[in-house]
Amino acid sequence: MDDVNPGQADRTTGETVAPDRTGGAREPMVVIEGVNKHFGDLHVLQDINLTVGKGEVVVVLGPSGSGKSTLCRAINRLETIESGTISIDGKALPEEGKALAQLRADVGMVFQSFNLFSHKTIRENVTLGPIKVRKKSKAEASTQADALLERVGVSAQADKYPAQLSGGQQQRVAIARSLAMGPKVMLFDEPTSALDPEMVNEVLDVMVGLAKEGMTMIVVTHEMGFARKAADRVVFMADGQVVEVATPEEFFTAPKSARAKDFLGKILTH
Ligand SMILES: Nc1ncnc2c1ncn2[C@@H]1O[C@H](COP(=O)(O)OP(=O)(O)OP(=O)(O)O)[C@@H](O)[C@H]1O
Repeated sequence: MDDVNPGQADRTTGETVAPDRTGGAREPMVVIEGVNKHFGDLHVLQDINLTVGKGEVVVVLGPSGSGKSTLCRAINRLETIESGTISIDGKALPEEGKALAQLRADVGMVFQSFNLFSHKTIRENVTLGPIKVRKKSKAEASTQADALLERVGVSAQADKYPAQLSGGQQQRVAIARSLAMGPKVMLFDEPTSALDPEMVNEVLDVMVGLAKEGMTMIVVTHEMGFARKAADRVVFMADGQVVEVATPEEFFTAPKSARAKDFLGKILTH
């Protein structure tokens, strides 16, 4: 039994979340308790417990098929769960309906595939949600979109269509689109995996900027440089379980579980 942290995110440190960068305590933002899910016979999420604090950046690492994406999608109710609870800023995730749409607006999600609306301009992609869900006026949403597009470095593309942009630019638009909803937490599910290598850093730089500004982030990625640089804590998953939770320094220099050692041995030697 090599699990350092079977199912309970805070047993290693005794803290439910990492302290903030001044050493202060954080309020919980995302609380995941006793979450289970199966796909047929596969127990893909096994009694997952994890608390992510406000402004905390948690990077989820683990071998392919360990349940990282499923966990991310469950936090946004894109996947149902069989048992357990997930709450965002003190509110339990509702099952469906208007309340779910509102709560989802608080949880931005950026996927591997950018999922932009192909027949809408870049600016329209960013204004749509704020107008429909946040009930902003068109003018207000447009001003905000232009500021966000500037922030992620694609303002010159505002009147173009997604297919006219590079993958890295499209992914930065996807981030701007999520930010336009004023999310309380951002989920990133392998946001750079579909990008050509030269575009990876332009997206990671935007994410590092967000982390520095205090956005609460849960990031599933294979980018170890990002994990080292930006994560407050690393959550290592294997076979549907949270196996280890540690600071990046602890995780990369002295992983405690055999499965994490094996994982790091495989990825860091290539
Ligand atoms: N909709 C589904 N139906 C059935 N099985 C699924 C479904 N989605 C995922 N799985 C299975 O659940 C397991 C966990 O998948 P998941 O995508 O969460 O893993 P992951 O850790 O994110 O992997 P990767 O790093 O390869 O993206 C895998 O074995 C996968 O094949």
